[in-house]
Amino acid sequence: MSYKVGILGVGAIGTLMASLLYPNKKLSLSLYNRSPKQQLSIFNDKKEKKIPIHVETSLPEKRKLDFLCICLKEHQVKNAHTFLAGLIGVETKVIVIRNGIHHKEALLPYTSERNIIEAVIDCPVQPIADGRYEQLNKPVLIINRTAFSELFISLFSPADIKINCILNIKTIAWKKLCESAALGAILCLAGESCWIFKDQRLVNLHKKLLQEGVQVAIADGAEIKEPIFIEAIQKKLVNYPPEKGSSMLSDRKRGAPIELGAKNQVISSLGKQYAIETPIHDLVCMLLEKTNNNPTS
Ligand SMILES: NC(=O)C1=CN([C@@H]2O[C@H](COP(=O)(O)OP(=O)(O)OC[C@H]3O[C@@H](n4cnc5c(N)ncnc54)[C@H](OP(=O)(O)O)[C@@H]3O)[C@@H](O)[C@H]2O)C=CC1
Ligand SMILES: CC(C)(CO)C(=O)C(=O)O
Repeated sequence: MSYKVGILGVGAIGTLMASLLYPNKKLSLSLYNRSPKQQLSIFNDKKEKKIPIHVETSLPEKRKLDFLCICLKEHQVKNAHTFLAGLIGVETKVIVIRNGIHHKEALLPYTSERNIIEAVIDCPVQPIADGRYEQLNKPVLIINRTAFSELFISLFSPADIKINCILNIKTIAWKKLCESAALGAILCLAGESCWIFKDQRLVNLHKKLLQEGVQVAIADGAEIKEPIFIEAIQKKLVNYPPEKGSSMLSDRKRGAPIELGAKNQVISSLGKQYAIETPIHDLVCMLLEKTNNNPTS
């Protein structure tokens, strides 16, 4: 059986997914993106993997896909209507990979809940040039269990990616949100990569941001053991290579909208709903909202 698999959003994570699926000759892979790509490749372990597939930027007619992997940021989904309507058929299984929570909601106008897999990925990927990316780790993808999650997992080589299938992704999504919102905010505001965490004051600030996030996550029903989680994330932080960035920093550097709504803003606004103070996330939002809405750019 040959599956038709599409990737919508061929940026950092979309390119990573394409590099993992492209070697599987039992599937036919199509790539869809807002802007054209002249080239597509990803560096890992000092090797450059090229993905010689044309990236489609329009959809003249509907396609019947078996799987669609959506690798868009939350705020990008609303402008992707033509792709979503044209690529998601009644039988299409949809995998949504992004940071943040509530992955399914924006997709419900296009398909039923049982056809959606929510997914969180742990694998820093950063741009080197247009269409060329660098992958820093072996990816770990965590997906929620559905009737078709094993079939989805079988599309990948276990040597290239670890995929964990779990019953409820809520806690994992919250943990990843706390992590990416804390790291992303600091790097984005400083405009610098992880070398800045040589300064203990910034490690302390990172801890405070994590603590605020975790308090809100717990109030929202996530099951997180705060001290153990914070210690693990901070250990990861101080071991990052100095040149490691974050997707929020990458967006800031190229003048693209920063993924604030799905990250620091959701922590701030749910904090208010649960009467939990989040002063540092509030400050981050106040500043980065201006970056996102700069009338002179
Ligand atoms: N990068 C990382 O290290 C990690 C990222 N994540 C998360 O993964 C998600 C995706 O992030 P990332 O891959 O970094 O983001 P990118 O900005 O690198 O990629 C998004 C891609 O989507 C495309 N796109 C945007 N709008 C549309 C549209 N309307 N129709 C079609 N294509 C569109 C963009 O096209 P264009 O070329 O026009 O901009 C871009 O290629 C985010 O939630 C992020 O937080 C999670 C873990 C690590
Ligand atoms: C956790 C982090 C910061 C890893 O790169 C991330 O998910 C992102 O860049 O969005």
